[in-house]
Amino acid sequence: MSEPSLVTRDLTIRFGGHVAVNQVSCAFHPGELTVIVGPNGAGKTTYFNLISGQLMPTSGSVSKGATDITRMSPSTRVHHGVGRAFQLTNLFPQLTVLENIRLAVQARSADSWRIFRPAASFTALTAKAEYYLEKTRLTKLAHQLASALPHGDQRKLEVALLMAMEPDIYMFDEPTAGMSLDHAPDVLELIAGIKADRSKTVLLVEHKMEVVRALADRIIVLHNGELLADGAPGTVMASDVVRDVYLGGATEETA
Ligand SMILES: Nc1ncnc2c1ncn2[C@@H]1O[C@H](COP(=O)(O)OP(=O)(O)OP(=O)(O)O)[C@@H](O)[C@H]1O
Repeated sequence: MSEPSLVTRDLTIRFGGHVAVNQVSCAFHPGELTVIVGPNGAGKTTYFNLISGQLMPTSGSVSKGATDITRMSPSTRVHHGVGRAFQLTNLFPQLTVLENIRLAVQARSADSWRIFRPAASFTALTAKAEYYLEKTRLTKLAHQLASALPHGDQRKLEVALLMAMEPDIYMFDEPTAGMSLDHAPDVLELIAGIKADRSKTVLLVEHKMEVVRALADRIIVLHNGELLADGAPGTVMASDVVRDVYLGGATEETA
């Protein structure tokens, strides 16, 4: 197997007396889509926040390739190739779809702080933004305000923004949440397309078992902040410990 692109070592965070993520050590590889599952309050979002930099750990580390990113801010991590899709928070509602994507392209480009740029460079940014519009099949909506898009298209735009930032590590938190059934396959197809690029590593927090089944190469199970299981989807979901602790008699679709 290839070298890991992302590693957490003994990653731990305490909130007062509560250990929300407890010594989680895990390595993620390019070309692999890992789904993080677990019951409510298991620590999935907190683990994500520690990887993307919204939270700093009490102890342990996060490395992107050979670089220790444990204490870096979220935006610095983006420059190191760790990108996370956020529901709505990354969108500029009063800008068009194209303008939103162009900003994401610009944020990733080295000279994002230059205000006065030559027209040629603006054209290049637009061309790149148009490429991601097409890739995410949003071209028809290019000149619509982000705020005017239906929820499903906004979620697609979030995926487009993430792709435009060209990360090596893609992080998605329930990417089809709140989405109607006719839009969900579009977003899942986009994520499957990212996963097909064998240089990318994809992490997904997900509750819906049909999404897990459709996309997972590997599942890790968190429970009470600890890594309970890690492996191929069939093996993990069939293991007694996971069935007892995670599924715990819940219906398959809502587990
Ligand atoms: N900022 C915080 N301060 C105090 N406790 C927190 C904080 N953030 C999370 N927690 C606690 O840490 C635990 C893990 O929460 P987390 O949101 O990571 O779980 P989760 O697995 O993502 O749950 P869900 O599936 O419901 O989103 C919970 O007990 C939660 O109450």
